[in-house]
Amino acid sequence: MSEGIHTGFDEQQYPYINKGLEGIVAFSTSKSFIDGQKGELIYSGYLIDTLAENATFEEVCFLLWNDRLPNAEELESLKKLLIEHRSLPQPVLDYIKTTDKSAEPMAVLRTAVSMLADFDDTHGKFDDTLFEGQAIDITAKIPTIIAAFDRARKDKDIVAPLDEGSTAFNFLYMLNGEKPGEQAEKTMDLCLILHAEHGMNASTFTCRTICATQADMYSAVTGAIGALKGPLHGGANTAVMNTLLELDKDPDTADAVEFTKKKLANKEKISGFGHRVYKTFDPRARLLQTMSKDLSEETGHQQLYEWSMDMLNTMKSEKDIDPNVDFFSATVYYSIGIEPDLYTCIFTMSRVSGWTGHFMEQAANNRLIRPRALYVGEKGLEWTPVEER
Ligand SMILES: CC(=O)SCCNC(=O)CCNC(=O)[C@H](O)C(C)(C)COP(=O)(O)OP(=O)(O)OC[C@H]1O[C@@H](n2cnc3c(N)ncnc32)[C@H](O)[C@@H]1OP(=O)(O)O
Ligand SMILES: O=C([O-])CC(=O)C(=O)O
Repeated sequence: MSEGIHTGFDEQQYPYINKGLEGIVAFSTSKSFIDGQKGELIYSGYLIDTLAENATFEEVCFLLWNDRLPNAEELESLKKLLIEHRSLPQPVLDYIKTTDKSAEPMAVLRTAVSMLADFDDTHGKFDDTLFEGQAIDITAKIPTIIAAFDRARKDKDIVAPLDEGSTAFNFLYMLNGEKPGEQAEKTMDLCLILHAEHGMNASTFTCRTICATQADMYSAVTGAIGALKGPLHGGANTAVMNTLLELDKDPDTADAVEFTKKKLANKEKISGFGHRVYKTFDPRARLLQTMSKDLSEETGHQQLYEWSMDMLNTMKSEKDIDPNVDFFSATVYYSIGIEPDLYTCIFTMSRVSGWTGHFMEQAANNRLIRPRALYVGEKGLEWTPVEER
């Protein structure tokens, strides 16, 4: 930190300042409802468990963009459009092939999504008749960007998207170069459903703030990707896996209980636990926990699941803190063979549906988002020429 940087204010002296905007209601939305005490999540009227059991990711996209489920014809039409928009413009592919192979996947994704605006027919024009088409374009292309970069950095040929199949199926095909089995597709689709929408989280707030200036949807999604990348938000899933892999370096002596206690004693945060809204088990984490347990057993990664449970029980007994969505998604992705540093990109692949739904909602009832800050600096200083400082 630079010398002299302002690090905060006296919270006793200024009780009206809400650091972190906790509990502030700044928008109305029909996209999702969260009951943080009960551990309940609803997307546009439907309980997350109902959607997990019955929906496909494409149906959830339609739901978040239109506040209702599609009929059969509308769903077919959306799937067709998503397929038609999968291919990347050549300059975006060229960027992916030539960027630094050690770049962070989320950084590459952020840059590539930003570039897409230049090649969209509408150039991201701020016009409510164009928003759904722009949302389809971005949602369709994000999986192609992620898979292309992962292959390019491994010196593998980039696999062109299929002109059939679900988002989940096509993504796994482009990533691995072979068509996935039914179970892998189902697992991926369920993960996409579970991560699609979550109220006024930091990345959605970012998206709405950018939308409120009447900038374009590509800018809003680019900004939201930047917000999701951080380890306090979507980046936590990669951090969880890195923790488990650290334990796995020496499995015979690894002790996840002691590891967790030590971190807590050092006042360190444990990734994958805690939440601003949920004060109980995140309902998405419950669904992911079941998947993680089953998949870990099937793929011989039981030890990772057992360490996860040791961490979970220790966090509960020591701090009464429950896991969030990022905790068990890590082992689910690991069990289906996905590289840990891609996990937040996969979160993005799904959350883009919620972001763009919120963009449309914000644009339909817009006001510039512009809070205030308390000035705590000095005033009236005399100017000192640079050579005299
Ligand atoms: C998709 C998502 O974004 S889900 C969240 C993903 N993020 C993570 O998993 C990162 C780890 N978790 C955290 O950092 C936090 O729980 C957050 C950022 C998610 C929520 O933060 P906030 O609502 O601001 O809570 P805050 O950080 O003030 O924590 C409140 C108290 O709980 C403790 N706490 C919260 N989360 C954790 C954690 N993961 N590990 C240890 N202690 C924690 C804090 O230390 C603090 O304790 P104190 O009052 O004794 O100082
Ligand atoms: O709601 C939040 O603050 C974080 C979260 O769980 C999400 O974005 O899915």
